[in-house]
Amino acid sequence: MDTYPLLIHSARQIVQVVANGERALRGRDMSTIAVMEGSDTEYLSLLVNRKGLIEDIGTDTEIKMRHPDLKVDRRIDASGQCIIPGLVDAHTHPVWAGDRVHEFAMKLAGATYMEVHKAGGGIHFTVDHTRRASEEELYCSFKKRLSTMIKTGTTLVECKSGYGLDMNTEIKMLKVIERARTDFHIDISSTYCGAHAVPKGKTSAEATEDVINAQLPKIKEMMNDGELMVDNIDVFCEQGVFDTEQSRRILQAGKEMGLLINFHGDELHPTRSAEMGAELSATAISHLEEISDDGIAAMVKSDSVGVVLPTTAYILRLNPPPVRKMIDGGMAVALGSDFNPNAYCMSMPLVMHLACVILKMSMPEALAAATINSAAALGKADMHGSIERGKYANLIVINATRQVLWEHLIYQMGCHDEVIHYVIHHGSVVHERSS
Ligand SMILES: N=CN[C@@H](CCC(=O)O)C(=O)O
Ligand SMILES: [Zn+2]
Repeated sequence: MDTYPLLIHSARQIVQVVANGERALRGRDMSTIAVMEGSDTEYLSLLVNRKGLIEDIGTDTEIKMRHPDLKVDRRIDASGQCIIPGLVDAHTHPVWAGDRVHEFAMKLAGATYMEVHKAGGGIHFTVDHTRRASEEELYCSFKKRLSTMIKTGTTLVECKSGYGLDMNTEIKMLKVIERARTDFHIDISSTYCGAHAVPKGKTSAEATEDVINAQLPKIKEMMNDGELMVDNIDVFCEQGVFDTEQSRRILQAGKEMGLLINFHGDELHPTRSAEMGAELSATAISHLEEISDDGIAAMVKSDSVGVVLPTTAYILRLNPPPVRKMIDGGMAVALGSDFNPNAYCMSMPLVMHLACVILKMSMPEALAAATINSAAALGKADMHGSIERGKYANLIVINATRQVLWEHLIYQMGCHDEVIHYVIHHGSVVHERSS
């Protein structure tokens, strides 16, 4: 007889998000998510197998019938509660030293992001501190941040380097990310972002050559030797940082190494990043506050996912990305927290809330964007982002006392530990609300 590590039973609702193996929800399909509803007489169960995968989903009766004499190590009674997929944060900068509280005050007083950056602050400030920090110091603060993310329901997170801008520090950051990938109860997609800013003392042309001819070959060597696993290539394609042609060359070089293209584009100025990324078949492009209509059409055609970051527009008081146009045009839109020393937010429930209010997304769109579509932005929608048989059992059990259940996670602005009862990673409980 088979035994199983976990059964969640008696749930009122299972929000699958997608139920038929869809790898993303595009355009208007984002507003139709798959939800299994229990009734007053019949509740729902989810069974996890020893590989940490979802073995079965159904009504309590169906699961009992399909698995007679069921033996499980742990049963969670989810009476009146709801199960949703673990959240996927598609864009973060979580490895750094030196916060930037002082710059928040400058920005509140009217300084723009680029004014702070050009005055040697912003990314440069963080680079100075990160270069000086030891790998151990970076790992310690990174672990704390990951724990916070887990508590707010994130089970897969994209993590960028990019506060080194030189070979040694970029590799130090990637090693820190690599350590957490093996030591920590969260799935990680690792991104090399050595072209996050032009390092002091170099021109953007020199920095481009350094990334293409020195840093990327070294990273490739380390990947071949099994010392690093890197998934994505990123660049900050922006006026005064890396121009569109330099960005194209960097992304192309990364793609030739097998990395997925996933970069910052069309954020502060329209640079035709979206058009360029679509030509390279980018898996995803982030920000897009200044995307053009042609850029939207090109990304729809190339199936590139648009990762929007409501915290950026919020904190920098930017025009938000034209998400309604993007969705109505047929794009798959995903969400990320953009956690970094500029936008200090690790909570995807809050990001979904901001996406609804600031970006005018509906709650189903926001949930799709923070699950299946953000998994698609990382090329991981085969195993993440929905509750379907055979996918990782990365789940959140939500406890809301009223009739409307999953929406509480988005409706509530902060204090999400009241709503999040359990966070489950590969079938193991990694966070349980203290009662
Ligand atoms: N725009 C570029 N990168 C980050 C900000 C990084 C920083 O300011 O430290 C972003 O995505 O918002
Ligand atoms: Zn970013």
